[in-house]
Amino acid sequence: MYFVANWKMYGNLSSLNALDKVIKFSKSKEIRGGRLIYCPPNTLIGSFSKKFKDCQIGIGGQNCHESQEYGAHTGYVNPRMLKNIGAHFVIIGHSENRKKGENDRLINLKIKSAIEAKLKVIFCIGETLSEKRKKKTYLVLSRQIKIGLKNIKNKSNIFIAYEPVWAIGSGLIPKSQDLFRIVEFIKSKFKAKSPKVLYGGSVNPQNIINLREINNINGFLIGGASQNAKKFIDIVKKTYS
Ligand SMILES: O=C[C@H](O)COP(=O)(O)O
Repeated sequence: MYFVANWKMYGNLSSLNALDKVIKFSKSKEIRGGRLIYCPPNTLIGSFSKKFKDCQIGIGGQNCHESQEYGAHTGYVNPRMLKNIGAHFVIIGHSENRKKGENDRLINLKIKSAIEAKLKVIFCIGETLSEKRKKKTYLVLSRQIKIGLKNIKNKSNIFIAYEPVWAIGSGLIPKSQDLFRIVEFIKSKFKAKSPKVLYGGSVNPQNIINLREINNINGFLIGGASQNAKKFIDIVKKTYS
């Protein structure tokens, strides 16, 4: 199981101290089969990389530019720059960026570029509340997958993170039965080997008890709760207890 901590626009150098607990946990037997990945803001990727140098914790960026090259793109970093500073993963297509205008075609270019730079991609998809109410969830997910992964033959480095927009930061999670069906649906979209599918949206140490029962989920993309080392560790422990 994968446990991806998306710190969003939180954290500074003093946040590194709390990671000692997580490093210790990652080296203990309690980690069981858990694979931990931290996606801090770009300002902290280099420091995380140094901090995690002797352990198995992965590091990722939260977004990247679609170009492989250096260029006049104020405020952006390309996938090679992420790779160069120590990232192994990158989140692409997060709804917080889709809301700001990233569309499926741009997301497709970013994914291609990240794969070319040999990063693993955590590709986020999910419906809004209004799409859910109009019963368009499956339609939206199909479109996001179809365009987002267009002309990408080798999908072995792609994880899908299903994040219903209405569940992010709201304390709400989908009904177990719905979530199981949606994950099956996502996996069915892939002819050859299906990708790992993560769930994201208000995952916390309480609701993980229900989420862990959904046996087609391969891990979790965790926002708010991941900023607290104890909560993050608790989520992993409870997944296996
Ligand atoms: O990337 C993480 C998701 O947006 C979930 O965030 P959340 O756990 O704070 O709801």
